[in-house]
Amino acid sequence: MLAVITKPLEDQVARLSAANMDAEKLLQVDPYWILVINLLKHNSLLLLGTLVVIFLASTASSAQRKYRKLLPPGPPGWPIIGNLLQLGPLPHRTLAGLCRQYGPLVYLRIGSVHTVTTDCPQMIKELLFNQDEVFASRPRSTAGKLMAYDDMDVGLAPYGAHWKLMRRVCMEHLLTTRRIASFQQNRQEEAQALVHSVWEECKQGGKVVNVREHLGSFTMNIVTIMLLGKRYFGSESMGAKEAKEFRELIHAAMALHGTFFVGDYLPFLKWFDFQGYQSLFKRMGKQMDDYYSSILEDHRDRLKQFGIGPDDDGPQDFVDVMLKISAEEGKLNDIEMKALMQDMVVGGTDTASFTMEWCMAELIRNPKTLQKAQEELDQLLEDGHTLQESDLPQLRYLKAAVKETFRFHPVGGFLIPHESIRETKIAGYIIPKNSLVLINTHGLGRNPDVWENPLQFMPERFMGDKVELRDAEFRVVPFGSGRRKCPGAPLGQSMLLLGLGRLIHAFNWAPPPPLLPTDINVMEANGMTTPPATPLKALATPRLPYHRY
Ligand code: HEM
Repeated sequence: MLAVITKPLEDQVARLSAANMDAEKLLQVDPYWILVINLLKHNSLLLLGTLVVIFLASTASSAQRKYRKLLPPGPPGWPIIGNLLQLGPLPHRTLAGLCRQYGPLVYLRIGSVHTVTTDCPQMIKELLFNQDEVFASRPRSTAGKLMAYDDMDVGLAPYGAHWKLMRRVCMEHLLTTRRIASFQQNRQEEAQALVHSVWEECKQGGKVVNVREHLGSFTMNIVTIMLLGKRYFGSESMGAKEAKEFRELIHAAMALHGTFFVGDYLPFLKWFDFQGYQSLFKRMGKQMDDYYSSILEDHRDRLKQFGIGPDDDGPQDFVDVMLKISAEEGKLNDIEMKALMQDMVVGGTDTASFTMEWCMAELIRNPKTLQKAQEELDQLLEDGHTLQESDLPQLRYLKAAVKETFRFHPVGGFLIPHESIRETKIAGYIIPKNSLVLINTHGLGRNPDVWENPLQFMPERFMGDKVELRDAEFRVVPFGSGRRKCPGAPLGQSMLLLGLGRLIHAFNWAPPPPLLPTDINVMEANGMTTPPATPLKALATPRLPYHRY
């Protein structure tokens, strides 16, 4: 009987083994079923133990039942595992559905972890503004432990002295307005390289190009020039193969950071690694560490040869700046420097390139919006000058299109998950200490109580007097808000508008024949950054005179 139930599931596990723990394939297998099969099939003692604990837990005390009534409403869960098996392959969609069913603030128990989620602007304001300090921490995770130096970075570090130090290094030394401005010329050159690389492919009169590839190189180069002092893709790169491998490693790491690793929610199962994730996390953590260690060594060698120049907030690369802080103030050790490098790469590349990819996908799906964006650019650049960062504030329609993209396809579907540092109350409900807080920006952007026609891409909805990418009413929160808000937001916005502006102005874009605009796939994949499920490919045709490329 058991074999009948588990046979289809065993086939999935066989696929997993055949995949030899390959990240892409691993992510196609529903992790919860792997857990269930392993519980059922491979360890009868564990099964027996689990059943006993489930029985004991189901006789929960009346005090516990009373406490449950003080928490926000939510779906009933199973003893021990709570709602773990109900999250589905795209948890942001499942949780948005629960908000429609139970109200703006929903409570779940994922394994042993108290979890609250919302897709409502008022609740988000309460979490990220009115009670920002209470929710300024991050949950610890096995992925963070094994792939992000035990959360020694800034993005995943729990709230406290270490996070404050790392955040200060970011804000006062790395991502300062002057330092970002000092790399403006490099961004300009990368935008030209982006246009040129697409043109090289389609100059003979139109060709289908892999938009994700081009955008990925654009953002990676901008970040690595600031961080390491050299572009990763192109003439100065370490080699096309190595560069591609590195970017794929980052993609896979971000996808894995967004999965629900069962051991984080049921700690007694951590030891068994049923899903095979831990060994994968370790292997990928080691591969990334090798890259960062060699970068650090290269910089140290160079500094030995040429010495540290004066830090005048000029175009010194970030690794040099960190080595200087480390030498002069003794504040940063090697692990912290490598963790910060990783944050800059992870924080600044996929987030921006996937947002651009989503925006391009929607513009191609909606040709009238693409035409409007092109007309705006044609008008601004009619004297023949090339788009500069100083032009960006005037691109009102393009900014509205980017804001609409943030609403409809936010790349941080749950921001980076937050955690409460103490018990508090919201809307009269108790939110326990150490609750996992999933701010559902994906659900927020499609919430029918907030938006008219939420499933239509309409930049016009944001064409007020002044088009601001941030939203004071917390209806669009692409960069989060409060203490943990994105420190790279100004840089991210420049990359988005410059890259998109250049691509839209330089080329006409259409779906690959014979597809129709509406055939462009706009389903997302799961992950900490949510990319389109299939990389965008589109027909590019040059629309400017030859010398502009
Ligand atoms: C379009 C581009 C970008 C988007 C959409 C984006 C989005 C986000 C989001 C949603 C968060 C989490 C906020 C929260 O949890 O409340 C975040 C945090 C962060 N971002 Fe960005 N980001 C972008 C660009 C960048 C860039 C260019 C960098 C640096 C080079 C960067 C570095 C970081 C860091 C270090 C954090 C962690 C902050 C902390 O936890 O204290 N981001 N970003």
